[in-house]
Amino acid sequence: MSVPDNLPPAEPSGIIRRRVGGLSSASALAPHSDVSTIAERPRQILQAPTPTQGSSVSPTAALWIQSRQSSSGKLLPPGEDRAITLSCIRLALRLIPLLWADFAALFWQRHPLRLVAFLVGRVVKGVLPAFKIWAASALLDLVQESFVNAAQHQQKPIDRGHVLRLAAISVLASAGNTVFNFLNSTNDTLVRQYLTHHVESLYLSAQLSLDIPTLSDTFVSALMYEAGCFAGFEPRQMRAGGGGPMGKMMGGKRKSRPSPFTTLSTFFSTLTTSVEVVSAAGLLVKTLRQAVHDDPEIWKSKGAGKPFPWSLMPSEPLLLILCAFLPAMLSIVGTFFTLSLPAAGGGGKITRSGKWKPKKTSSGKPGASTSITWQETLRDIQEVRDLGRNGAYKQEVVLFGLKDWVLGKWESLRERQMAEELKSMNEAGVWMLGFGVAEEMVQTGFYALLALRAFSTSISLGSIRLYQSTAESLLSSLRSLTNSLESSVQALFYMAAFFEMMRVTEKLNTVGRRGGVLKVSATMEEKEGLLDYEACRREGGMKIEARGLGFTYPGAEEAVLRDINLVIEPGTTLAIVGFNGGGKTTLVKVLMGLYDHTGSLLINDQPIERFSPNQLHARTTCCFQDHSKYSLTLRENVGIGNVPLMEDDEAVHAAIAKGGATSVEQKVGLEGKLNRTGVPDASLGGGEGADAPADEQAMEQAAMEQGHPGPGFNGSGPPGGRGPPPPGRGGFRGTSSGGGLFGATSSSRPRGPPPGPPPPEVMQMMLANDAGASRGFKERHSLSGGQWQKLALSRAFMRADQADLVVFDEPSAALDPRAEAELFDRIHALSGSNNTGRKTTTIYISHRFSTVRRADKIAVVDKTIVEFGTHEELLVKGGTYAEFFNLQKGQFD
Ligand SMILES: Nc1ncnc2c1ncn2[C@@H]1O[C@H](COP(=O)(O)OP(=O)(O)OP(=O)(O)O)[C@@H](O)[C@H]1O
Repeated sequence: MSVPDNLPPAEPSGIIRRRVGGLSSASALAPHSDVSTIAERPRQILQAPTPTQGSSVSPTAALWIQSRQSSSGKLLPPGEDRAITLSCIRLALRLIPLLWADFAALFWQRHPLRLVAFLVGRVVKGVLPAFKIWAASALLDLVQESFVNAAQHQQKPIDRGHVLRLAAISVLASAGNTVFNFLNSTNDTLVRQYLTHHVESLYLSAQLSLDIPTLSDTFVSALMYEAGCFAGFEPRQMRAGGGGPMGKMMGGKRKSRPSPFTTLSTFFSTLTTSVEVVSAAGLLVKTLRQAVHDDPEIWKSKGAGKPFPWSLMPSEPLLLILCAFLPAMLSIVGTFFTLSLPAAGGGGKITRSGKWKPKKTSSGKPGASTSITWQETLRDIQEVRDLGRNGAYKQEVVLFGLKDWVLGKWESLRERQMAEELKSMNEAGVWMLGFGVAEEMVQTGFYALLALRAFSTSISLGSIRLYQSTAESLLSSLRSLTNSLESSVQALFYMAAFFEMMRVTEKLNTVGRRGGVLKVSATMEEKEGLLDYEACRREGGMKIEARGLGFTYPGAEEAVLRDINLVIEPGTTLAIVGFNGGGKTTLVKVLMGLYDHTGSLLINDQPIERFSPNQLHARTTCCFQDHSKYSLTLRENVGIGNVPLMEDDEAVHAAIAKGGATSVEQKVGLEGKLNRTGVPDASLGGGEGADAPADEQAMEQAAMEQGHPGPGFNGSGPPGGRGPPPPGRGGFRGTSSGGGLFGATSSSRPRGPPPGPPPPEVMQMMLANDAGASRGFKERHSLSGGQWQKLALSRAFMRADQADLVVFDEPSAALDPRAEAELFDRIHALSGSNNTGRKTTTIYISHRFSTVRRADKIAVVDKTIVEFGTHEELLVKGGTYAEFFNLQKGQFD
C-alpha cells in the first residue's frame, strides 16, 4: 500500500500548544483541519488497502496504518510491535517530520528547563567517556616512557605539569560522569513524573470525550489502544530480540507498557550513543593515524610472497579495523534479523484430552492472523484468571462448582500460550545463537591479535590500550544504538497513534453523522451554525419525531432497528413493550442521541445533528437497564446523575426519596462506601492488576538499562547480554556508576541476601496491617439487587427536575410491588403539565402491563414499531399487545 502523493499537508505544529488551555475535550484539544476524516477513515483504510487518489486520510494515519500491515496484507493486532524491515524503517523515517513538532511541544510544555538539562546531560555524557579514555591512555604512555627511561638508565626530566593535567582530566571526566549520572537520575524522575502526568491526562481526556459510535469504530479502537501504549495505559507485545537482553532472556516475548518517558529516554539514549559512537570512532581514527605515522610500513600486507591463503592476509591496521567492526556488524545484523521475524502465534487447537496441539504451517512462519490468535490466547487467559480474582463471579463459581472446569480451561490455555511462545522462541533463538557465537569468535580473534602484538613494536602501550578501549566502546555503543534505534522505530508508531487520537473528533459531534443536515465535511463556520437547544425548547418538554429511523450495531450484518416512524409530543408518557431482543433498549438509546442512526430524527422539529450532544444530554436523564454499580460512596453513586449538585445534600436527599432509596441511605449513610460485587475483589486489594504497570515499567527500565548502558566506557557488562564481559576491561573503564540514564534504578535496588521468612516481630506487624486492610474492606457495604436499582433510579431523578426527556429502561425489574407502584406514581407525576408548567417527555420500557397501561401512548417494538396507540386502542386491535396484556391478566384471574 502506498500513500498517495496528494495527501493533505501534515498538521502544522502547535497542536499541542493549542491544547494547553483546555484539556476537557479531544476536539477542543485538536482542531483538525479536515474534520471529515475520522468518521470515514476506517472504511477507507481498512476496506481499501490502497487509499484512493485524493483520499482525505491524514499522512500520519496513512503511515500508521501501513506500519500495521503485514506481508500477507492483514493488519497486525493493535499493540503489537512491527517487524523491523527496511520498509518499516522507511515508514518510521517518514513519520519523523510529521511528528517532531508535536512531540517537542508535548515535552516542552511541562518543564522546558528540565528538558534542556535532560538533553544537555545526555550529550555531555556521550562525550565524557572519550576524554577519560584519552587521558588514561596518555597517562599510560607516560608510565611506559618512564619504564623505558628506567630500563635504559636515562635521567630524562618528567613533565609533572603534563602528568597532573592528564590526571586532572581523567578525574574530572570520571567525576563529571558520576555527577551527571546523579543529576540525571534526579532530573529524570521529575521529568518522568511531569511527562507521564501530562500524557496520561491528555489520553484520559480524549478517552472520556469520545462518544459510543466513535469508540465502536475499529479504526478508532485500534488507534486508542496504541495511543494507550504510548501513554503507558496499555501493554504492547514486543518482538523476539527486542528490548535488549531482557527481551532476549524472556524469549523476546513480553508485555510492556512503554511510558512517554521511556519513549523520550529511548530517543535520547539514541542521541547519547550516537555521540559516543562518533567520539569513539574519532579516537580510533586518531590511534590508527598515530600507528601509521610511527610505522608507515604497517599498511603493507603481511601475506606478500606467501602461498595462498596466507597471501590474502591483510595489513595489520586493516585487520584491526575489521576485528573492531565485524562483531558490531554481526550484532546489528543479528538483532535486526530476529526483529524482522514474524511475531509469535502459530494457531492450533485444544484436543479432546485438553492438550494444545499447534498447527503446522506450510512456511513454518506464522503470519499476522496467527499473531491475532496469539493475542486472543492472552485475552482468554486474562478472562479465565478473572473468574478467580473477580469477586463478582464468586457466587456462581461456588454454586456451580466451577473450580475444576476453570482450572482445566486455564491450564489448556496456558499450555497453548507456552507452546506458541516456545515455537517463536526457538526460531528466533537459533538465529540469535548463531549470530552470538560468530560475534564472540570474531571478538576473541581480536584479542588474540592484540596479544600477538599485531601492531608494530614502535607503537606505545597507551595507544594499544586506547585502540582496544575505543574499539570495545564503539562495539558496545553500536550495539546499544541498534537496540535504541529499534525501540525508537516502534515508539514512533505508538506516538503517531497518540497524536492521531488527539485529533479524533466525536462522530456525534455533528461531523460524520450520516443523516445530518450538515455535510460530512463540515467547515468550522457550518459547525458554528449549530442551534442552541435552550432556545428551541418546547414548554419544558421535548418533541421527538423519527422518520424512517434505522440502526445497525457496528460490525453487525443485520439492522436492529429499521423504518421507525414515531412522534412523541412534549409532556407525553410513552411505554415501549415487546419481545426480548426486539430492540427496545436500542431504540431509546438512539432517541437519546447516544448512537448514530440512519433516516432522520427530529428534536423539536430540528434534525438532532443540529444540536450539540452535550446540550441535549444536559436536558436528558435515564435509568439504564444495565445500570452501573460504582464502588464509591452512596452520595457519589447518586450524585453522578447531576455532578454540580453532588454536594448539595438537599438535592441528593430528594433524589434518594424519589428513587425510593431512603431506607438504603438510612442503612449506609450518604458517605458510606459501597462494594459493587458483594465479595472482596482481589483487584481492590492491590492485586496484580494494580501493581502490574509499575512492575512492567521497572522491567522496561531494567531492560533499557542493560540494553543501553553508558556503553563500554562506563564499565557495565556487554549490552548484548551475551556472556561475560570481555577480558581487558578493568583499569580505565571500571567505574561503578552503572548504566547512566537508568543507573539510579538499578543501583538503588536493595542488594541484600535472598528473601527468607520474615522474623516473628515483622510477621506480627504484617498480620496487623493485613487485619487493618480487611477492616477497611468490611466498611464497604454490599447491597441487594433491588437496593442497587433504587440507587440507579435516584441517580436518574437527580436530573429529572431539569430534564426535558426522562427515560426508564425496565426500572422496576428488581423492585417489590409497593416500590414499583410508588415509582410509577412518581414517573407519571413527572410528565404532562405539572405545577411548574413544564412538559416533561417520559419514555419507559416495561414488561409489566399493569403499569404500561397507564402510559399515554404505547409502542410495541420488534425491530420496527409494529403497534402504536393507547391501551384501549391496542386492546381493540387484538395484536401482540392485547396478547401480552391478556396473558399477564390471566395469571391473576
Ligand atoms: N452492544 C451491542 N452490540 C451488538 N449488538 C447488540 C448490542 N446490544 C444489543 N445488541 C443486539 O441488539 C438486539 C436488540 O437488543 P436490545 O437490548 O435493544 O433489545 P431489547 O428489546 O431491549 O431486549 P430485552 O427486552 O431483552 O431487554 C439484540 O439482538 C442484541 O443481540
